[in-house]
Amino acid sequence: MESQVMTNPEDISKLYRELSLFPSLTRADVGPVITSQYGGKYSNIYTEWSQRDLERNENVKFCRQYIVFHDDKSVVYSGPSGNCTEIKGELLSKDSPSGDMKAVVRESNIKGEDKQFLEIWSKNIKVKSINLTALKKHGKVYEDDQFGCLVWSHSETHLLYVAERKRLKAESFFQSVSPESCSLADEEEGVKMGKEEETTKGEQFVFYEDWGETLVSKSSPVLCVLDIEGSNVSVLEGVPDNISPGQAFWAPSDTGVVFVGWWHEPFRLGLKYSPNRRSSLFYVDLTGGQCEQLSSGSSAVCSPKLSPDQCRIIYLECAVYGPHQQCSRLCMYDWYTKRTSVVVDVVKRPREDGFAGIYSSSLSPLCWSADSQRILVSCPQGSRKDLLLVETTTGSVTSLTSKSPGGSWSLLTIERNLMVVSWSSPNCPPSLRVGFLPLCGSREEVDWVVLEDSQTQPDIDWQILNFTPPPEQDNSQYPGLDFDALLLKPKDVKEGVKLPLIVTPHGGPHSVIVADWLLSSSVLCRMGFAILLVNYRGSIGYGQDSILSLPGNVGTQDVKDVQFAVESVLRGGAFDEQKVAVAGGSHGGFVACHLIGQYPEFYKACVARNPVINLASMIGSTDIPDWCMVEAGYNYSTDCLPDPAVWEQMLNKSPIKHVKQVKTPVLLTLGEDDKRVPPKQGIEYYRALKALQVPVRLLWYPENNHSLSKVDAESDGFMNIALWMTQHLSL
Ligand SMILES: CSCC[C@H](NC=O)C(=O)N[C@@H](CO)C(=O)O
Repeated sequence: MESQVMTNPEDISKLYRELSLFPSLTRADVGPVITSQYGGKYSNIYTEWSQRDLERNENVKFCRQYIVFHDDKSVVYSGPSGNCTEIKGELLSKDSPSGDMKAVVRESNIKGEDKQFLEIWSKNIKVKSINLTALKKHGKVYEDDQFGCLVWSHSETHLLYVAERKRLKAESFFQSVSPESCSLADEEEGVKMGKEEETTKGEQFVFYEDWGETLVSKSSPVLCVLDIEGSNVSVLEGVPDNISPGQAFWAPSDTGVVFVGWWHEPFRLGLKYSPNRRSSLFYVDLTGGQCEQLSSGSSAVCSPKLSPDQCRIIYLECAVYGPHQQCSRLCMYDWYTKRTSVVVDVVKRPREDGFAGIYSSSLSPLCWSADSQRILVSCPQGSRKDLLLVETTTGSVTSLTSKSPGGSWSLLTIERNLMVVSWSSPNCPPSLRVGFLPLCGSREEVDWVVLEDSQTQPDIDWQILNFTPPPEQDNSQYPGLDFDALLLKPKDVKEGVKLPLIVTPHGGPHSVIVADWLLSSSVLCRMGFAILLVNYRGSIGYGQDSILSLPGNVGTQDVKDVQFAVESVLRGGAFDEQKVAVAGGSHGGFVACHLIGQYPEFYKACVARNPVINLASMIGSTDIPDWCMVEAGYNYSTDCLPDPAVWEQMLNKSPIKHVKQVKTPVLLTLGEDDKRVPPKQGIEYYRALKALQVPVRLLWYPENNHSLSKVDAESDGFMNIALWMTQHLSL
């Protein structure tokens, strides 16, 4: 049969290079309203973008500003103001509320040593540059999304951030004190600060727990405050010893600090993609150091945001343990009455109007309407990502985007009702749009204005397909659930050509593939493949019942849903059933390896990135052991001991159980530093396949973790995947 797939490595890398140029939006800030000399009102919009630089082998961050003239209800005129500028060395940055100043936490390498500085900029002057490393009040500043923050006090006199607790310098018992042992730089700093550094003996090899995948050097966060005038940093006291603070902000009138505190006893569990860790909102008073718990303490909370009138805090809440990502509750704490209300509760099944619940672990940095009555949330609703408007007094939810073109809408910020969003779809890279929030109670549609357009890929066709599992595969505990898949295919297919198909189950398993710009899928599609991305039952965005239907049924329900979707699509006749491949990462790799074990004749090639191969062997080494038990159908507690019956079930539900049936050639891509699914999982599969003489190739990426997202690993991984597919599908 004729094929129209690109197979030449030169052509494939050229295409990858071309499509990897499209940047993604990572942040936007709206500046203050300025009135021009002609009376027109405008605001500057600052945006940050990220782009792969294949030559330099790194993701580069750059900014671009736009000017938006408006009349508080609609955009009158807009356009870019100036060109892009690359941002280097900035770990965190934030404009002051008035817009008069800017704070930056910068990392700079001085004479071979990394130093961190806190800078204050005003007009065109860097007015302060405080060497935080030399101050030695704390360890490294946290720049991550989990704990990190940089927040101006309402008075603009203080800055709040999170850093690692100071550790005494550990020395050997046999360290002899010699002047050479002290670096010149240390000495200079010590002299400047007028003190010698305190040391401790016997602590050099003490193990410090960390917060797992992507948070490896983060163990004991502390809240830090800079008094700008006095250039004085203090570490806040009063946070309980068994709590790790993060996501902090200033309380109304700057009387103290509100933060999320995670319990870290008896030990820390991985936090990345795991908003189900016991945590609470806290308030620590600046004067007395008294700490008050503001939420129940029996749930998991995240992303608190103070209303513009400083009266209420909105935040997300879900259950502790259980599925890692679930349908969240949107809660509100009233600062003055001290009462908490549930604004939007967990949604079990999608409602008639299409609302399927809130699935998010981070609200955008600003998410309140100007009147402090409404909240904007962008989150998956099935295979779309929509912008939802929530009335806090009634809990009513309306979608601002469900009638707009399908795709993915992500809120970057909202300030004085001016929304800044990123929109993309599988055939359109991210574009930047702005629009005013309709007035309270109005049914008006948002008039979106494009500030930065992007290049639609006319050769890519995509659609969302819906599937109802056959009766024998219905879940008796959660009956009547259906699921979706996203199908991408080349627009122009020559007469008589049947397309090869790559099936992709997502990871999680409680995550989802929404219709946004996906680099590798778009390159594969432009090469001539069709790609089927399946949101099997258990995915988020379809109601809490769908999520709860999967634990205990992994390896069967997810696997059968994917197979059902593939077979249904093949029945349409447009695809070549002799040229079907499967590719997935993490839990998606688990599903992929199950598929080639349970349907040994069906798939002609398989790719698995950091796959879960054996739940029983993984529980002792992953940063999220609770995941293994929960997905195998058991409750987790930190004091549970190994139980042979549980281990047997974990083994029975794992892909390794079916390995003897496998015939499909497998490409494994593993990250040496993966804490989530340690690479030994992939090695376990590799050895089994080798012993069975099944073709297997293993790519090992040093300095990479679970996502394999460093630019060289990602691009090398992509090329190897593409060539593995063309080779084993005989294209
Ligand atoms: C013990 S690893 C569990 C699988 C992992 N879940 C959460 O981290 C996973 O599938 N991760 C997805 C992202 O959700 C991935 O694609 O890496």
